[in-house]
Amino acid sequence: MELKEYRILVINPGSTSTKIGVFDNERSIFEKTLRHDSEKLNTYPHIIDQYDFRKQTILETLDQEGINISKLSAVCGRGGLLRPIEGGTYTVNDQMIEDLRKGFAGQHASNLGGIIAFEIADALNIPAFIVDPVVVDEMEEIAKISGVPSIQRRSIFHALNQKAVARRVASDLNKRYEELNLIVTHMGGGITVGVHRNGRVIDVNNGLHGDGPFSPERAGTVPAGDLVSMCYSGEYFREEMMKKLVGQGGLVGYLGTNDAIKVEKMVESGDQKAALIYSAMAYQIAKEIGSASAVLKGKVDAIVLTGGLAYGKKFVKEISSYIDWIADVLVFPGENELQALAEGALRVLRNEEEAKHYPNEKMVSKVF
Ligand SMILES: Nc1ncnc2c1ncn2[C@@H]1O[C@H](COP(=O)(O)OP(=O)(O)OP(=O)(O)O)[C@@H](O)[C@H]1O
Ligand SMILES: CCCC(=O)O
Repeated sequence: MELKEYRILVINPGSTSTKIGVFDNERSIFEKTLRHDSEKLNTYPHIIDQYDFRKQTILETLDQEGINISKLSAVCGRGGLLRPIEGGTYTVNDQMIEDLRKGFAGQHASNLGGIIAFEIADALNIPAFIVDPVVVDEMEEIAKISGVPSIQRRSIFHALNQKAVARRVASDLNKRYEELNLIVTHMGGGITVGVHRNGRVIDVNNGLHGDGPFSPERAGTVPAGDLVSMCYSGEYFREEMMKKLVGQGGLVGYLGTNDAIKVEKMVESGDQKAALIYSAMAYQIAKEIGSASAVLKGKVDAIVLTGGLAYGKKFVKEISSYIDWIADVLVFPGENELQALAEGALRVLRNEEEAKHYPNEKMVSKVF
């Protein structure tokens, strides 16, 4: 039987760019990174205000490339800081749009993904989806306990890429994702280490608001008492403190750049501070992987390293030297988020999976 062909537009808004792709079934026929000038973006007070500008840029690009959007079957965007939900493909609905607009759990460029997907799809009378947004929450109750009753650990991570890479590993190993125990480490601007037990991410560090390893631009876990003292020192505004954690933490804080390629060059030229900081990032990532292996009681089928930093061969070797006794270390540099968005939409269009409804009433999230 001939497979029906679906054409899907996928949209992945990042802090400085919007990545778009057009797929005929699983096959990419067009991909482009639309870079946005920071001066232009800074003219908008809030990320959400960039909506119209980004949407128009996408439509103009498709038009220039001769892609007729009336032939699309669906539009799929990277979803944002929504209410906690389980992984999967979700139909964009009014409640989701409202939460994305107001930034239910904060402001993030990916909040624009679902909104733009919806607006384009609505005008064409076709479905709009989001897949595995950053708030996918499959964490066990025990993992949410922080130590301060009014603070709950939260699941905010690179769910889209982590799940896509995990499925790819499963297929390479001729197993189902649900049969495997994996530790998936996404190492990009932010770094998240996910404990994937039988197809669910039962524990993960919050990669946005401070826990886990430090990253190219984020602080990760810092000594809490010292942080409180800094907050009340009278020297900093709230926004300045937040920036120390996200944006100006990690490599940016110590070395003035979020570019690991530049840091590698500094190390090669004999810069000892750069060598120490870069090694410390590898060390912290390895420690997080070690604690993830404890969550799995040592039953780990593979450790997976992915994201931009995974291109750094020496960096990967350094991390591996701490943890390769736990399980095989598989390396998938970069991210495959556009493909993952297209495949998530396809699973629903082909009725292999039912689109999930947002918000998902099955989610139980207790705060004690
Ligand atoms: N060939 C390379 N060798 C070493 N590091 C690299 C290489 N290519 C990219 N990187 C580094 O990877 C980091 C960016 O990773 P990535 O592109 O996955 O992040 P992002 O998409 O901006 O953020 P996130 O993945 O957190 O959403 C940067 O520090 C960049 O310098
Ligand atoms: C951790 C969520 C994705 C990001 O790094 O912004």
